[in-house]
Amino acid sequence: MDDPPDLAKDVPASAWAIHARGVRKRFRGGALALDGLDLSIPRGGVHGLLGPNGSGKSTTMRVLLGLIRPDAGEASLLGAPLPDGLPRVIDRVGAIIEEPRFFPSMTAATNLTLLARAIGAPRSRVADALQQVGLAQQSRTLARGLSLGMRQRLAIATTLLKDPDLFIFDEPTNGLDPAGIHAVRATIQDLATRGRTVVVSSHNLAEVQQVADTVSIIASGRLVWEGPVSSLVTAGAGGVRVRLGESWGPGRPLDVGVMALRVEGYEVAIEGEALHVTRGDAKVDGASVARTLGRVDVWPSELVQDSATLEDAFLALTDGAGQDMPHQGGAA
Ligand SMILES: Nc1ncnc2c1ncn2[C@@H]1O[C@H](COP(=O)(O)OP(=O)(O)OP(=O)(O)O)[C@@H](O)[C@H]1O
Repeated sequence: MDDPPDLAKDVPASAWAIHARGVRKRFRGGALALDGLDLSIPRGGVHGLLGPNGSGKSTTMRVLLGLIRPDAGEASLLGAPLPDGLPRVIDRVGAIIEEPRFFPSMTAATNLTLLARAIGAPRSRVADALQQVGLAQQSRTLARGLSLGMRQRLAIATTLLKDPDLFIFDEPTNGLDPAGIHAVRATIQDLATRGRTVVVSSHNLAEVQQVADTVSIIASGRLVWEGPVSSLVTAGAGGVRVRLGESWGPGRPLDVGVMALRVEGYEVAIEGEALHVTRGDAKVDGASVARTLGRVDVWPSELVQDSATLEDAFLALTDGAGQDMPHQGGAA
């Protein structure tokens, strides 16, 4: 796996939506939730904060929003250093950290109107916010009559009342059915299309792969990889799988094709009726593989370029740490 590109190199903190260096947080009771976390989240687009359960995603978001004070390290939000600069920028940040509560016997629109009044946002934004999250039709539905997915979209609508530049959503699709996930994803993508920055935490890799432009992977409170999703999913994806079909069989020894490829410097693994052809970390060109095999009269029935999923990369980077917990011990 490639090292993470050093996105932060020579870039002033103000250029980032979120920037953090060496953030540490040990909770009373001993959990070291953040162990020198670095983050460089660019402005604009969707950024996935990804990590196994207990890796420190929620703690990171709480630190960034000033809800928890870190023990050490530096962080900035929209260029404002935390915690002192937070009041300057907090109105430009919309966040959902916990499941929001609504008045169950009031409509979606009334809930938003009350909130708009409480936070000093213009009432005129209520209809627009409902429209943006696809709840215009449900504006007169009582909150208790909304599905979980609709309530989550109403939660996103609350963050739109002030038209912020940066959104921070902790596990926004948690517990939603596929339709709800789709709707929330569409809302997030729409915000990014409008030039906003959306930071979404998740341990759902497929979800992040579909929605995020860039990703930070954290494990045990540390950054293990940061960069564009596209470079993460293509890292280590350079091989070619060759199906040999009918050209393979009695009288055609397996090693003819394998030998020809190895002589050309490829590594070859035999997987049933297929060969998996790699060349170190380099990307293997399928046409060259086909030519090499053709020279010894072996004709593949199918050639498929490997595509690593974010899940492959994630497991490799976190050592499959889905069950691991951060280091324990010591005092808060
Ligand atoms: N208030 C707290 N007091 C003590 N320990 C805490 C507290 N909040 C979090 N922790 C611990 O800190 C570590 C990181 O937790 P955190 O909630 O940030 O992880 P996470 O990546 O968001 O996990 P998940 O995906 O399960 O939500 C865990 O070991 C957790 O038990």
